[in-house]
Amino acid sequence: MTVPPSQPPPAPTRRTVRRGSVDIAFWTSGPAEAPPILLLHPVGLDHHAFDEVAERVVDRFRLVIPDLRGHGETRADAAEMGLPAMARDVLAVLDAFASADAYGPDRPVHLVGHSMGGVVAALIAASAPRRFASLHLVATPAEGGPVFRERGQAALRSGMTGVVDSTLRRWFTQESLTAGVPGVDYARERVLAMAPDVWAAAWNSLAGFPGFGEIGPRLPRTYCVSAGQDVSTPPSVLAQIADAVPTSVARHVVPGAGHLLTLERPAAVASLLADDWELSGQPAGGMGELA
Ligand SMILES: O=C(O)CCC(=O)CC(=O)O
Repeated sequence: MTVPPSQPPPAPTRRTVRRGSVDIAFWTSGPAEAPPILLLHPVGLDHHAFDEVAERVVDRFRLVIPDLRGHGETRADAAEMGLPAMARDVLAVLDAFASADAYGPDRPVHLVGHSMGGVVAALIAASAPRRFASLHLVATPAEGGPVFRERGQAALRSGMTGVVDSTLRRWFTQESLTAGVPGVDYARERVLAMAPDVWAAAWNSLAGFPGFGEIGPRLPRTYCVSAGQDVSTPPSVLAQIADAVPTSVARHVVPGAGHLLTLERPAAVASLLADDWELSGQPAGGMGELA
C-alpha cells in the first residue's frame, strides 16, 4: 500500500547531458541509495507528467525523469526528432546519472515508459536488457501506423490549437474533462506549447514503430499497464504486447482512467508500480548498448 508522505519532498535536482546539439534535461529526486527508477513521458508532455506519481514514491525510490527530445526543456528541431535518437538520449541520461550517483550494474534500473515513452523504453530495454531490473509499459501502442502520422499532419495543417481538443478527448475520460482536473490543464498547456513540426516529427517516428515482434523476446521482466477507459491504447492493446513479450509477468488494468492514467489515477498507478518494483528480482548483470 502506498501512502503519500506527510512532508513535501525536496525539489528534484535538474541536470543536463549533451548529445550532438541537444541538451537533454533530466531531474533526479529521492534517496541516493534507493532503487533507481527511470520514467519516460508520453508524446507532447514532459517530466511533470509524473509529478503526482513521483510524490507518492519518492521517499522510497531514486527517480530519474528526463524531458524527451523536442519536449519540455529538451529543445530539438523537427529534423532531430526520432525514437532511436530519444532512446540514445535516455541512455546518455542513464550514464550521466550512473556517474553522478556512482552506481553500477549491481543496481539495475526499473524502467517505466508511458505511451510514446513506452516505445522508447522498449527500444532501450531491448538494447541493454541486463541494465534493467524491470520494464513497465504503460498505455503503450503495440505498433505504429498511418493513424499516428495523420495526427502529426493535422497539426501541420491547423496548428496546435486545431488538434488540442481532439487530443485531450482521446487522452482523458469525459469525467475528467468535465471536472477540469489539473492534469487536463497541464496537458492542454503542454500540447499548445509544442511546435507543430516537432509534434508531427514525433508522431511520424511513432508511426514507423514496427511493434514488439523483434524486440519483444529481448525485453527484461515486463509489466503491461493499461487504463480501463483508454480509447487510444485499451487493455486489448497491452494484452497484445504482453503476448509478444515472453518475459511479461503481469498485466494491470487501472479502472476509471483514460490514456493519461498517471494524471487521472496517480495513486493507483503509484501503488502498483511500487509494489512491482519491490517484488522484482535482480537480473543477471552486465551492461549492453543500443544497436
Ligand atoms: O494520442 C493517442 O491516441 C495515442 C497516444 C500515443 O500512442 C502516443 C503518446 O501518447 O505518447
